Amino acid sequence: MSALQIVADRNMRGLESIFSAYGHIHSVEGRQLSASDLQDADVLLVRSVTEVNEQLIAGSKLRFVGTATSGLEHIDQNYLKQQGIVFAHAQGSNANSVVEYVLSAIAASGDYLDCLLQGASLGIVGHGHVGSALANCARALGIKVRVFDPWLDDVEDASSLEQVLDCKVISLHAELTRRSPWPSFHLLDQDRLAQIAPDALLINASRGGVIDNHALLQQLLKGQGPQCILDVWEGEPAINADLLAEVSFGTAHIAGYSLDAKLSATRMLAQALAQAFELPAPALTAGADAADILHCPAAASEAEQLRSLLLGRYDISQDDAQLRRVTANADPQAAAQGFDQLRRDYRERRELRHSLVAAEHAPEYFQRALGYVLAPSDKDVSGDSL
Ligand SMILES: NC(=O)C1=CN([C@@H]2O[C@H](COP(=O)(O)OP(=O)(O)OC[C@H]3O[C@@H](n4cnc5c(N)ncnc54)[C@H](O)[C@@H]3O)[C@@H](O)[C@H]2O)C=CC1
Ligand SMILES: O=C(O)C(=O)[C@H](O)COP(=O)(O)O
Repeated sequence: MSALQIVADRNMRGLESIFSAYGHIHSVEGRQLSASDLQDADVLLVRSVTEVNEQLIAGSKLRFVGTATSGLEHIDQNYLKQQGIVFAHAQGSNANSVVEYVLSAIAASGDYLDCLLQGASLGIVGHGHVGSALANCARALGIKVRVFDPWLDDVEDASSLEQVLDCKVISLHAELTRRSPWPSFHLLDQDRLAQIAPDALLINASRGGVIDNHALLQQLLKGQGPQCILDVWEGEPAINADLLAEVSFGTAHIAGYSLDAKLSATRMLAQALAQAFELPAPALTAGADAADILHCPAAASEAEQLRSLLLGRYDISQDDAQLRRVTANADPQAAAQGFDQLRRDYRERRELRHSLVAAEHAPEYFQRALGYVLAPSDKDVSGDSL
């Protein structure tokens, strides 16, 4: 078979190292990708910023489309099916990255982590890859969980939306859909937002449109809470500066942006491509070195110990400060460019899961919940060498 012509978003991590074995790669800016880029393409690889529909791909000879994302609302899957184009996604690749973002965000917000560990409930909307991973991790930390996902049967801790909105911390992980009978678009509208207690913490790392951003801003401007952490915004990359000013942490849609997650997404697409074209599978480990060891000293309480572990690996205040910096005093166009630039140039953030952690004082259930590997303590190492 002759080499495949692969058109890909240039912001896909590991693109060259993982895909060059399969053909010629033409990398392009995802937001600017147009039909003229696809004239000779067999394969198209995108991220969430490229709408893949009839307008983009009609008349092309594409045989495979892959998106390195979990959210799929930018893909017209019916059209791809009609055209006989194989479609692949990367659902699950970034679930743990989002889980760690959410837990760290909670840990960085006043005493919410302490409240959860002392019996307050975590409400989760959406029980897909991210929502279920968050629920499992929270339960393993001893946190009470309530879950709302009306599309699914047999969800552990299934609750009504009202019960979830009554929780101390609420985290949104629904896909963005307008499908009846349970659309998630503007699921949190003015009325639903008003049901949330003023002292609750609301986190959105799903899609901006799951919350009516205008209604949220009006409520926050009235000083009626809740405390908010937004990773996703209506109208990205042009975000509402007034809303950013009202939230406690705001980030540039990077919850799923750990290096581990990005490489895993690229590998998942390569595996699907190899299967579709009957080519050799990609190397499963291609991509990253092991993360640096995380040193986590003993702390006064379990909550403090957990906070220090979570923030030691990922501190949301850094991403929040960068978003405020690139948008401060910027005209809307420059602010939108700044938002995209933060995403494009995102640092190599590593996950706690699978990384070596020197935290001999942390309770064992932290390790089981978060999936890190306990590094041998200095004591063990010196003992071994005797
Ligand atoms: N901020 C970020 O960096 C990231 C954002 N995402 C977003 O988070 C979403 C969830 O990710 P995954 O769990 O991997 O997707 P998924 O497709 O596995 O799960 C989505 C879940 O949402 C549920 N859902 C749909 N409508 C709902 C409604 N009205 N109320 C409650 N639940 C509803 C579905 O039944 C499904 O279980 C993605 O669709 C994507 O938009 C995902 C990864 C990273
Ligand atoms: O997987 C998703 O869905 C996401 O939102 C990811 O963070 C992907 O973001 P993009 O880099 O594709 O915009």
